[in-house]
Amino acid sequence: MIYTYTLTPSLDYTVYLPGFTPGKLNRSEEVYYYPGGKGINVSRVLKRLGTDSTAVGLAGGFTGDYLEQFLRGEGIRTELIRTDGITRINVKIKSGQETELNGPGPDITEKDRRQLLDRVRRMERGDWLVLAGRIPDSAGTDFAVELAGICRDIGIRLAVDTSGPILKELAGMRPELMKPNEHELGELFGADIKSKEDALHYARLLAGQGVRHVIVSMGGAGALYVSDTMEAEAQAPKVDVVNTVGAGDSLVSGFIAALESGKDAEAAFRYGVAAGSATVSRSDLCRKEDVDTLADRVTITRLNGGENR
Ligand SMILES: Nc1ncnc2c1ncn2[C@@H]1O[C@H](COP(=O)(O)OP(=O)(O)OP(=O)(O)O)[C@@H](O)[C@H]1O
Ligand SMILES: O=P(O)(O)OC[C@@]1(O)O[C@H](CO)[C@@H](O)[C@@H]1O
Repeated sequence: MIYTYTLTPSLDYTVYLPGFTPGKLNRSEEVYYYPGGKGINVSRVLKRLGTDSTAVGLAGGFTGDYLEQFLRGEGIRTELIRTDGITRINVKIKSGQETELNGPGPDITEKDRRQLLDRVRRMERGDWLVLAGRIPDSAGTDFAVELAGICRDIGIRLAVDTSGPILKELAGMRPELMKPNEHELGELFGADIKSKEDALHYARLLAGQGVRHVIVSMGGAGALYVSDTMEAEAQAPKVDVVNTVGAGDSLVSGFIAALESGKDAEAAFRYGVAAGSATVSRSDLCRKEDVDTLADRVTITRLNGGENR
């Protein structure tokens, strides 16, 4: 079973307008209300790719109700703990440039924390747990580390797609997969990543710490993959960019869905990159038919002359 863990879900209010002027009234004729939060996006994309998952997380208020109903309407199992506060609304403004206004996550109580960790204790060896999105301060600094420790003890495959200082600690806990973008990778090592070579250097360091699959996403430039046995670069296919929100989540979903269907790491990497690019070309997340088509247009180059490290 695949579980996605989203401590900071959102309702993504996405607004398209020809131009956006701060300090003025800006009117839009095209708006969307999508469930959001990184783990929620992973569950939605997995479903589209034919892979079931359970979305675990926190939801509250009218936005939390909307989120839960939307996910259930798409056939996604949910285990959302109700919070007193309402689920945040993240505003995504598309006006040539992309501007995002992300609200704070919920206040996590000691009871929520216990429930979230107890749920992990009931998972089984071989399950996936995708910990994605911001981890709010209210979860406590040791929450993610405790969660990763339970995963390690049980043999749950932990996938990490979060940001901030906690990334460093999680990297040391041998997760199955980490998918930082270049910026998050730089943050993790306190480095300024300026080139693909820099990104590769730090991706190798991450893999060296015991992360089984390291994927560094680089927006329109594609992604890098590093593990003990393979290093590769993927060139993303050229697509019309409509909305990049959820591109990284789609990459994670495509990679896991492909591995779960028995594909090898290279094929899974290709499928993940295709899913990311397919999402970019739509206002909502990707569709399976587009991912399947784009997968043939992703160019994979083995690094190190194709030799294993
Ligand atoms: N402009 C683009 N053209 C084609 N593909 C893209 C573009 N931007 C992103 N992608 C695809 O999506 C993947 C993930 O993108 P990106 O590196 O922007 O993730 P991210 O920063 O984690 O995004 P988010 O946090 O919004 O989910 C890329 O590796 C690539 O395959
Ligand atoms: O504030 P966080 O948790 O870092 O990011 C949340 C978010 O921007 O990420 C998703 C796209 O990846 C969106 O659905 C959501 O609004």
